[in-house]
Amino acid sequence: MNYKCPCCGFYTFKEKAGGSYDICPVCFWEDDMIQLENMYTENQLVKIAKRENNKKRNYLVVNKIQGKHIPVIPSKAFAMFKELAELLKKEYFNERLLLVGFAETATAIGASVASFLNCNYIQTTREQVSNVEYLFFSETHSHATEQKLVKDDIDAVIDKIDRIVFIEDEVTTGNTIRNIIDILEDTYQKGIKFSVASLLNGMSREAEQNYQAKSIQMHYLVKTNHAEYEKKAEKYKGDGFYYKEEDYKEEAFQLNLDEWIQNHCITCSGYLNARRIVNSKGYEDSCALLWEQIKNKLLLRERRILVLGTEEFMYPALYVALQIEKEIGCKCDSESEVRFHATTRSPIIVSREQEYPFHERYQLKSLYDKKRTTYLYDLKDYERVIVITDAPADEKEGLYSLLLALRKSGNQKIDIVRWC
Ligand SMILES: O=P(O)(O)OC[C@H]1O[C@H](OP(=O)(O)OP(=O)(O)O)[C@H](O)[C@@H]1O
Repeated sequence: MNYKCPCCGFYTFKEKAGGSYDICPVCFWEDDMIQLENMYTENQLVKIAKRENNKKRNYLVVNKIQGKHIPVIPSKAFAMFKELAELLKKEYFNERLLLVGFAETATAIGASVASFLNCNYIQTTREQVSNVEYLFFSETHSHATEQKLVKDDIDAVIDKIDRIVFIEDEVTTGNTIRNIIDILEDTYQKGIKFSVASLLNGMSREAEQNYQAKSIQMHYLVKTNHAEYEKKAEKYKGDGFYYKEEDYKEEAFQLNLDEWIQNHCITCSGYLNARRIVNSKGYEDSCALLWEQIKNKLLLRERRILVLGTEEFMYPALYVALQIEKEIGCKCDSESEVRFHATTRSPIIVSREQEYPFHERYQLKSLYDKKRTTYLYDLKDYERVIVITDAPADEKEGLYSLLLALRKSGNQKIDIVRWC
């Protein structure tokens, strides 16, 4: 009889995991007691969803704690990001690091890890940044393949750092990061050291060997086994609830949208844009200032509060959600009422099967570009919803659709916080 690997869930161990130092032949996890006591597991973190009309990769790896597609408890997300930061702290305590977080899902992870390590941080972006040159690279499997990094900022720090660490929610083939590394090496022609730190790593042994051959170091919390993901995604029926803008008409009749926005929108100062390099301490200080303003202006008395980020703008909203959670004093899952997630460009099917991660999908116009479609999944009704965004104020249609979707899902008390 074989025993389950606590990391990937396959029955690969001859004895029950408990410090044997045996290595799992599927995910290469080593049975070490210290790891066992502190570890996150694939079963605990991962759910598989199905991407809509994506022939290159039909599945999406959804992390249940991270805070992007699924509403999460903010402190749990931060605790997991801290674990990732600890791995890097041990390894690179005497190096000067630049951390790069990948848009859109990994931007809050990247900023949090940078904050724990107190180093410089920049995120990749799919938005426009004025008056800069970019390094373009491609995320070929994705719903939005074009990615960019502000070149002017990399130029400014490239001679002052020892290593670039790419922060990801998950690495599947490792190709996206290889693309940007190739571009950085071509552009700067110098011996930059590279590492990748991700919550999840599903690279094959061959892909890992390619990284090792290029001396790209890999760090992760959980090794994932993608062997069954494609099949698993395929079997979901896609029979969930899909709401489109025409379904929000009833809510639209009840509201004068412009007047509503005027009355429910606050503007906060001190904005820092992490699409440009930021010092993580300065970024955190600016988020703290954002929280102070929100606290003073909104006078929060509710216990069931949702904080929403928008697309690749996530860390400041997650930071504020954490402060609200602390303020309310939520200590454990059953009491905690504060949740965080974000609008996303990812088109994912929704399905009624209970184990499937998404059951309802609200289609929206993007707050950044009304021609772009975005989504919110599994909206519940809360006592209060706080949307925090750095989207331009003149792009109103996205905000209208978000507001109407929130009302459709039973939310009445909604605040919009613009950070600029
Ligand atoms: O190792 P690779 O094969 O290159 O794949 C990894 C990428 O795939 C996922 O992005 P996803 O397409 O889910 O969307 P996102 O980039 O908007 O987060 C993930 O966030 C990584 O960025």
